Amino acid sequence: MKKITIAIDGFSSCGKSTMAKMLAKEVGYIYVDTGAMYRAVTLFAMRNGMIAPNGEVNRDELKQKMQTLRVEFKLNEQTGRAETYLNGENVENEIRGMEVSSHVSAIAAIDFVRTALVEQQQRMGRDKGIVMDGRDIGTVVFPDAELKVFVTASAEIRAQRRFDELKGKGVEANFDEILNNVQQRDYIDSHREVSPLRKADDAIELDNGELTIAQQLQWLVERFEERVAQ
Ligand SMILES: Nc1ncnc2c1ncn2[C@@H]1O[C@H](COP(=O)(O)OP(=O)(O)OP(=O)(O)O)[C@@H](O)[C@H]1O
Ligand SMILES: Nc1ccn([C@@H]2O[C@H](COP(=O)(O)O)[C@@H](O)[C@H]2O)c(=O)n1
Repeated sequence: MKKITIAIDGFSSCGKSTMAKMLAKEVGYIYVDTGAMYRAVTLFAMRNGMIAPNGEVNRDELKQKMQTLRVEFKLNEQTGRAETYLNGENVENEIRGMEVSSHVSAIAAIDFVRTALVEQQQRMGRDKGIVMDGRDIGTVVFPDAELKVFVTASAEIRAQRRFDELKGKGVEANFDEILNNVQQRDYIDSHREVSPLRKADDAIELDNGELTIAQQLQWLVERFEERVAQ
């Protein structure tokens, strides 16, 4: 069967990675979570004092240090899931916290950060057979992807899902803080100058606000089967 490239973009916490991961597993493709890469760069900047208390980023210092920064994914044999490594250290849990979430969109708006990560993402997808999720996959990273999906749901539904997820993990969570973060990231991601979040003209839009996880997977598998048959 021919291998294709699948780009899944959309707003924060709408279920992109859930869909992408499940499809990749179902069809035996590689899955790449590009948000994790921007989060790892953000953690690096935070740890190295490059983000001031007012949120301002020391771009010159980050630019200088970008070459020393290595973001990789490694399979956790126990969970069967890929985890994010920053310069050899497993940072999978740390990059998901609210502190990284509150700075990541500012870091992701920086041109040289995007150039470096997009190059790496394009290398990962060179041989196709990949499902990649993010904000600019269908527009910038793989504009020729055979299947592009743009996922939406209301900010309240998305925040509620994230809130439920954190509660389920026993993590202290505040709904209003999560909603505020989701809305803020959507705004910055959609309004930045470089590669703003937008639906590619040839992407299929999916509002999954009323869908279950099983229903959205079924929808995606059907779209995949249509594309590989073409
Ligand atoms: N259709 C759905 N119904 C209910 N919950 C869902 C659905 N799809 C995903 N979820 C849940 O919503 C939460 C966010 O999903 P996920 O992490 O896949 O979103 P995302 O778009 O990749 O987020 P981010 O942009 O922050 O990386 C998770 O807890 C996931 O299990
Ligand atoms: N292709 C991408 C992916 C992500 N971003 C930025 O990273 C943030 C975190 O992404 P999550 O998918 O983990 O929520 C996101 O809010 C964007 O600012 C990006 O710019 N491009």
